[in-house]
Amino acid sequence: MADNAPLYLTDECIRSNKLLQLAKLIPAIQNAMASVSKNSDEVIQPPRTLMQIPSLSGVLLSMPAFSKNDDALACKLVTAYPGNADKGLPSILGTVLLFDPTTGKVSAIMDGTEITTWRTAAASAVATKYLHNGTAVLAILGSGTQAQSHAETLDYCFGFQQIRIWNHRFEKAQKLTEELIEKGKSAIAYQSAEECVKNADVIVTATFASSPILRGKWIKPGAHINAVGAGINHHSELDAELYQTAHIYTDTMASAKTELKGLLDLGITIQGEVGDIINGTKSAERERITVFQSLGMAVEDAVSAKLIYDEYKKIKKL
Ligand SMILES: NC(=O)C1=CN([C@@H]2O[C@H](COP(=O)(O)OP(=O)(O)OC[C@H]3O[C@@H](n4cnc5c(N)ncnc54)[C@H](OP(=O)(O)O)[C@@H]3O)[C@@H](O)[C@H]2O)C=CC1
Ligand SMILES: O=C([O-])C1=[NH+]CCC1
Repeated sequence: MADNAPLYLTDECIRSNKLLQLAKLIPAIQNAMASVSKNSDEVIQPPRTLMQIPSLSGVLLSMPAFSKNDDALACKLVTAYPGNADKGLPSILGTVLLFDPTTGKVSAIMDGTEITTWRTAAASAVATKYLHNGTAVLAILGSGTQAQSHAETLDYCFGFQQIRIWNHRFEKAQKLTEELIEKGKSAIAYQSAEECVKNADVIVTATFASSPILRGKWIKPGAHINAVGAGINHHSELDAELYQTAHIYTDTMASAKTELKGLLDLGITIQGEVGDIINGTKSAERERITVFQSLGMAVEDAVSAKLIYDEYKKIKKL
């Protein structure tokens, strides 16, 4: 490899060298979420392009961002193909280009699946920190990549007494539950989504469901929900009653205007961005049901890629 060639970092390299650690990732994501909600030039993040490919049931997103504080300029190209599991591939596949912000030269090309997996869970952890009203029971609907990263990240942050897992195919819920138990967590698999979320303090929905899997009437007052999945759209997993009763926050209102148009058209109010709460410009009512409607932000990918790059250079003494 020529000295000035970009680094190429695969998901396996990121995993095996532990280049993305929650202890550094979560504060970086919190800062990025806060910066997005300041009226400043700290973050430049145009609304992403989201290209549906209906004939192949796939989506391609293009996500550029710059974070001045992190000196991170990057662009992620990411696809979502729900049918990939049958082909032995992750549903979410991505590539991140990290640039030298002063010259625009590419400094690294990275697989984007690890980044997407962990930065999404980190954003939910930050939202949970600012919106939750109890951390005894975590209920997760879904048992795929995001379900697993959310179980580990939220438990790392809050130390739940119990982690409950439901999936539309029970055997997959059992499999994730066994993996969590092997890692020393107190996990239980549920056959019924309603039973799984009963009296839960924090709930995660992380599926490709295109119709509601979580109903408002099942949830206790004050519960906090991280709604992560994007089936037909980003608000398919929760029923209208839940959206109507909850206080809803998102990561970026700029994207919400288009990506959550279906909710806004129903007259549902989005209170603001999680960054507004971090910055103290809005205050959360934790005794209400709260929803973090996660869309995913390019700046989260940019700061994650910069963390990975810096860590790699440190351990390889580059
Ligand atoms: N907000 C954000 O920033 C991000 C959001 N996402 C979204 O999160 C969701 C999960 O992604 P990921 O974990 O990587 O995907 P996986 O394919 O790893 O997991 C998908 C999960 O959804 C379940 N599922 C699939 N179809 C349905 C259905 N019709 N009804 C109920 N459950 C279903 C699967 O169950 P089974 O395997 O048994 O079929 C599995 O548990 C996706 O919608 C994805 O687009 C992903 C990354 C970032
Ligand atoms: O932000 C992201 O990377 C994604 N959101 C939905 C699928 C991938």
